[in-house]
Amino acid sequence: MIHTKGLTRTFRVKGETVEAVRGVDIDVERGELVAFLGPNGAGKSTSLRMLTTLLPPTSGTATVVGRDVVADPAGVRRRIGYIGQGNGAGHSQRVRDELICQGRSYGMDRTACHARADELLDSLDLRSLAKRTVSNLSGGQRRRLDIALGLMHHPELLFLDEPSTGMDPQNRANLWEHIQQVRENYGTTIFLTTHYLEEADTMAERVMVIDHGRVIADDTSARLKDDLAGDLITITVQDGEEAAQAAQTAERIASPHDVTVEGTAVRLRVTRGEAVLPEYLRALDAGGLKALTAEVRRPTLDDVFLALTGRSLRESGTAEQDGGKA
Ligand SMILES: Nc1ncnc2c1ncn2[C@@H]1O[C@H](COP(=O)(O)OP(=O)(O)OP(=O)(O)O)[C@@H](O)[C@H]1O
Repeated sequence: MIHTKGLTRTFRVKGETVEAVRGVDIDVERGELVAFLGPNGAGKSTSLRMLTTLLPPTSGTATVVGRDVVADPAGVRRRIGYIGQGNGAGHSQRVRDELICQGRSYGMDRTACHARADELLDSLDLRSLAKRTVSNLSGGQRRRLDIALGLMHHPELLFLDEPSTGMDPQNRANLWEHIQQVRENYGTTIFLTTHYLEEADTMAERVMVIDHGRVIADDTSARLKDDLAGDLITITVQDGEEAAQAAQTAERIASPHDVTVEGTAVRLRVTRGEAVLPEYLRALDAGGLKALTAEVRRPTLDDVFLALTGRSLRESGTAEQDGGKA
């Protein structure tokens, strides 16, 4: 569905070269739902704009639904749906008419447009809003209409740029239900960008992480977490001296990815934390150290990003899990 090789885009800004996307290789197969995740300025939108033919690459190649983005941009556009950021505000058309207009602009005949509009009104829960003026819709309703508009011409592949940014958690959950349903009903391949770690984690089956214009990780969320981050064990002890000893014990028994001491707390990253923790507690006990508290936490995608880059995605200017765009 999407195949890129060395996809690159640079910009000249005030005599300086900005390397927005640096040699990205992407392979997405039919039916996949992929989340493209990264901090502000990582290169997500630029990549998406190249894949949707809105921006020519500086170098490299990209084939989207079997068509080359440079040699056959019209062929790509006919086969994809693209839902960009933000709403085109101020539409005075009614919802159903807007859908029909969109279909007509893709060359669909009148009958096909009416049938498709009705089908999408039902599947995106817009039926009761069919006669409403677009400019009067709520943010969540408008986003569902955007998706319906993007699907009018039966695209095999749908690109969504930050589909849920700025929505409250309830509307986001609702939007996701609809995205999943689109996938089930139409088998559409979906490639979306998001800032929301939690969302990428739970909703997408595959996560591609981009940073400074390069893809730095690409796998299922579960595998990324197991392979790159590991479980986080935190114990607390009486004082700093004991914490230093407890850290040494950890290094000895658990072959952790890393051990840190902060005040009376010792943190270590390990694979299979639930098995390591009892062993660690026994080793501490044998050394005359008593843990006051102990916990194991499964890693998050932010831990993965931290392991890969030494930075937190949130500190890199990314929105909080349930907040708005930073
Ligand atoms: N038209 C442009 N002219 C100059 N620089 C640009 C242009 N578009 C993007 N950039 C730069 O390219 C880099 C990547 O930007 P891009 O918008 O692709 O990032 P992003 O990951 O989508 O970020 P965000 O999450 O903030 O939307 C940034 O440094 C940005 O400033």
